Amino acid sequence: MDDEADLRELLVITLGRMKLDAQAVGTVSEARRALQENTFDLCLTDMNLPDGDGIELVRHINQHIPELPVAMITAYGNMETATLAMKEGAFDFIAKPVSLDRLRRLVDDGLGIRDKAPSGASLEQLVGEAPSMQQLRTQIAKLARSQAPIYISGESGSGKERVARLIHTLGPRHEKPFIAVNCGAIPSELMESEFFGHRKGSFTGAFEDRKGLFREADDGTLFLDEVADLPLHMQVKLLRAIQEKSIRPVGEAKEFDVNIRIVCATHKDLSEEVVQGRFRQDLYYRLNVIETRVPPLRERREDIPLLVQHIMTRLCQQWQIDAPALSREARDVLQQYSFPGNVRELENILERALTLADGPTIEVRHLQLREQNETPASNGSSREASRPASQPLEDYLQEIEKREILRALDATLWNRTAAAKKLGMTFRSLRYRLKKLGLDQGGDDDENE
Ligand SMILES: Nc1ncnc2c1ncn2[C@@H]1O[C@H](COP(=O)(O)OP(=O)(O)OP(=O)(O)O)[C@@H](O)[C@H]1O
Repeated sequence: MDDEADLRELLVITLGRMKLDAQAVGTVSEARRALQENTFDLCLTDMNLPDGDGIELVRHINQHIPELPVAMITAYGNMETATLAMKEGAFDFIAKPVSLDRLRRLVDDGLGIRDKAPSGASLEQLVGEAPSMQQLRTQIAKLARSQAPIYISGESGSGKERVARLIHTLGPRHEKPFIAVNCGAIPSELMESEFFGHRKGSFTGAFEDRKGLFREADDGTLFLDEVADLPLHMQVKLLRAIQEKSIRPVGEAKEFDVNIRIVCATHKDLSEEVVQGRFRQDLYYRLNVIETRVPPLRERREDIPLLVQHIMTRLCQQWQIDAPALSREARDVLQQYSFPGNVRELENILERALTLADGPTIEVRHLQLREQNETPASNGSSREASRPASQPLEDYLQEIEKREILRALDATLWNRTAAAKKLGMTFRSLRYRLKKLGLDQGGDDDENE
């Protein structure tokens, strides 16, 4: 549907070569009529039409034929229209002059939304029955069909990456790569080459050609985690790559087309970063076409028992052990806890508790919650300092030993030499204790004494 007869004709011929039947019309009202009379698999619309605009048509389709994928043809460089169309439900856009190669990809993507075999992924992988989580699942199902850039906000460990993966695996790109990159973890000077690749010899250390994350994610999804940490010079380059849908590797003269869907996330407040001048506003608008928020765990406490069960089952299967029960007090304490680290923290708590509890029951003391440790008991000593009457001294001491060793290992990222130092013992002595306590994971990775 286009106001320019030439472009319409070109589209019909190209689609015909792709063995697709196409019907072309020149106005919004003709389009509406055609949509009423026939069933289509895909709709392409221009923005400016004699009797209205393409956005109207996108809205109409989204409302009345939501299963029909629709894409917008935009004037070159007009990202506002493209963004608006996607906000209104278009699955993608294509800029004029229409490149035939891009058109083919767009049409393949659009038809794939209906035709691609399901991936077997399921929304149930996002555990949670709180109303906010149910809404999130409904939104994910919708977003999976679109190609629109998505910005996922939410606290650390709340499940942003899990949401991004689901959007990918439930969508038509699920057979293509999902590439996750933590923007805060790449040194600034290497970023351009990490993202866009480089030619061999283009700088010191570039010993061979490198494809770069954008081209690795071609036809798939690129997940930019901690996007607020992108340095400003990379923000400019990312903006360009999104607008042009093409990239140029470092030291390369050619541009390469890329067809990727961008999903990004950060635990920071991105709009605040814009206000503070640390994040470009134009890039913010491109990335944040659709925003979705993952709520922190303390805002959906009803999900804690479900998640505990889900995580315990997974861990016990992994470790091939019978799942211990949680004592009533342990459950209550978890239910009250604030979970600053969200679901990831819950996973860590349960994993540690499984290690600490030898018996069939996980008790409060095995949970080691931060708030508990920070609250000194009234007599001045911490809670963990009193031995439950029913527990033999030997077991109690072993538990403390285990706990302290695990703490030191955690703090040193499991560098056993450093942990031994922290604990004031020799490496050999630590190794002996790890064996004795069943914490030995094999391999003398950091020292050969
Ligand atoms: N609703 C959920 N159901 C099951 N597992 C979950 C859920 N939410 C999060 N998880 C698990 O919790 C852990 C943390 O989730 P994820 O990595 O997605 O969080 P994140 O918000 O991306 O964290 P960060 O901000 O640190 O990157 C992962 O192991 C993930 O699988």
